[in-house]
Amino acid sequence: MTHTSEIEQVSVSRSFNGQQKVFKHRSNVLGCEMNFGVYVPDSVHIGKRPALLYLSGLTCTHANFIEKAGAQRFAAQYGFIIINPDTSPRGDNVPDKEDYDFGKGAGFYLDATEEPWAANYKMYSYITKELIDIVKRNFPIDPENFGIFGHSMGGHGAINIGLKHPEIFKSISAFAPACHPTNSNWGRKALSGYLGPDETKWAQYDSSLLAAKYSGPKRIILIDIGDDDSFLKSGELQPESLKSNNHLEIVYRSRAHYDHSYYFVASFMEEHFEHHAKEFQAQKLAKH
Ligand SMILES: N[C@@H](CCC(=O)N[C@@H](CSC=O)C(=O)NCC(=O)O)C(=O)O
Repeated sequence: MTHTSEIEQVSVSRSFNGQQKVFKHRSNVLGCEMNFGVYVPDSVHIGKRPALLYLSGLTCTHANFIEKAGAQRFAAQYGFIIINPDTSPRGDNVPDKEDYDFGKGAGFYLDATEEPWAANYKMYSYITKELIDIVKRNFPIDPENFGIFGHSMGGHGAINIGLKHPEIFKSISAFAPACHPTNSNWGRKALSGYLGPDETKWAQYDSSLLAAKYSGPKRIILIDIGDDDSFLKSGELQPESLKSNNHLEIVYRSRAHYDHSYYFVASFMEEHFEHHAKEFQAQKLAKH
């Protein structure tokens, strides 16, 4: 497969029936160099493939998902391309804070408006405009079968972006997502720091508030959370605030004895592939 010169391959490793690759590129939106992972199943030889975009949680780079989630086996089996970006802008010129839940590794998939963050912390635009266009140009992605999923802060990003962009993402799921950031410690710290004190500006990045108003094409959102998840217990996730309506069905599975880690994510990865495949199939049948 050939790529445009806008991305440069950093590594490639054979994994199941496909290749796990890492690319780097210059992001104009973020003003820095970024890495992202792409799993390419061998079945790309038959033509365009369904794809999933995965958003990681706090402290992650592109590497955590690739190394710990165990997604390659299922991506090969289902013939899905998987794209997984980093969680924030990177590099020496990007401002940071010595906190695990703010700054580098904690971009919250929003567009910051406060200084000094506004120049680089534009993960929402990076994902929805720049990265999507880049991967569509460089990989044989079927745009009618493109889904989004994520973990924790990345689950917040996946639900938020998926609900705002049903024209791009046809299916949504999340592992232990932060569902109500306007009302949690992580969320209030990030939203006030990146967007300023006016709470009316925060609502655009709150999945529970967006879900309550959602009137787009029908979506079923699969959510898995372990009942031994320390962040569930400390109120960072608040899945009960994310409610179904006529356009949205929330399928919430509480998993006994699982925590917040990638051991939990990997345990239910196959079921998320199954969910996205079913959503793609249901939408195809609805069209005919
Ligand atoms: N205090 C911890 C918190 C970091 C952490 O648990 N990060 C999770 C995501 S939490 C929500 O977004 C994670 O995915 N970590 C990476 C991993 O590989 O497990 C700390 O600073 O370690």
